[in-house]
Amino acid sequence: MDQIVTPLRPGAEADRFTVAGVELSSRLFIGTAGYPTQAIMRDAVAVSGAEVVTASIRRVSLQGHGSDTVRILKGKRFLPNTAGCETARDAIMTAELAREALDTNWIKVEVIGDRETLYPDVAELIEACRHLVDEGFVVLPYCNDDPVVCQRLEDLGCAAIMPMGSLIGSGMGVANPANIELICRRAGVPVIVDAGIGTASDAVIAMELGAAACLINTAIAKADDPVRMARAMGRAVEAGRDAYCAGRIPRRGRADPSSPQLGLVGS
Ligand SMILES: CC(=O)[C@@H](O)[C@H](O)COP(=O)(O)O
Repeated sequence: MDQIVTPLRPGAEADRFTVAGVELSSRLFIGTAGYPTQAIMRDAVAVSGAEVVTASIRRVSLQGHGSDTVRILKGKRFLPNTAGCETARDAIMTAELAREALDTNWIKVEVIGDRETLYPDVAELIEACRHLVDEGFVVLPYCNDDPVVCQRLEDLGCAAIMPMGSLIGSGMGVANPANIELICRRAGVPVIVDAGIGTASDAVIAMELGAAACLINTAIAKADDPVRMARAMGRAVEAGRDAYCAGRIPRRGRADPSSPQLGLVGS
């Protein structure tokens, strides 16, 4: 029997995802913190299909390339992050250390302004990003879901912007879909929804709103079965992207029969 092949719309196959000119094979960025074991983390990363993995520079030992996380994720694109930094100065120093130790000029910049909510300190974040862009880093800032802040970060040369879905580790999903949609519509650089994704449907929603990618850690690491959740997240990100590119039908406030109404038996 002939195989049935459903063709994609023309152009769909050309849906490339690039950050700073580098083409990436997956729209899922995955975090490496908080897994029950290193082996589970390694397997979760593998089945997720993610190419970019992020880890905090304070957690990863910077003793050369021998640290466990870096070693077991060999072959992945490493995105060090400045989690835990509270000032521009700390974030800049951490980024410089990471560049030297890990041989990458990519950096996810987090500057936290409030320990309870882990909300970014916008003033310090902008200062850190400006400095790091000037130093030649590829800068991906974790930021508020605020269109003005996102625009400022793009204008100063960030390679992507990473607005929060909701609070880090909260699993609350996309708290402010209208803002995320607006940010995605306006941005001239990739928008990577970062933090708060709780399950696969949250990732689908973020992607359907127009995000170029999602960064997910806690929902995978703390799931009952992290490896299975990692696979679900990889698929969710793809499904959401496909749905976004395919174009959803408009919402209507009335029924519209999907089958023809003519020639009904008995009519
Ligand atoms: C690992 C990392 O970069 C986190 O700081 C990030 O913000 C992920 O958030 P979740 O853990 O909520 O997915």
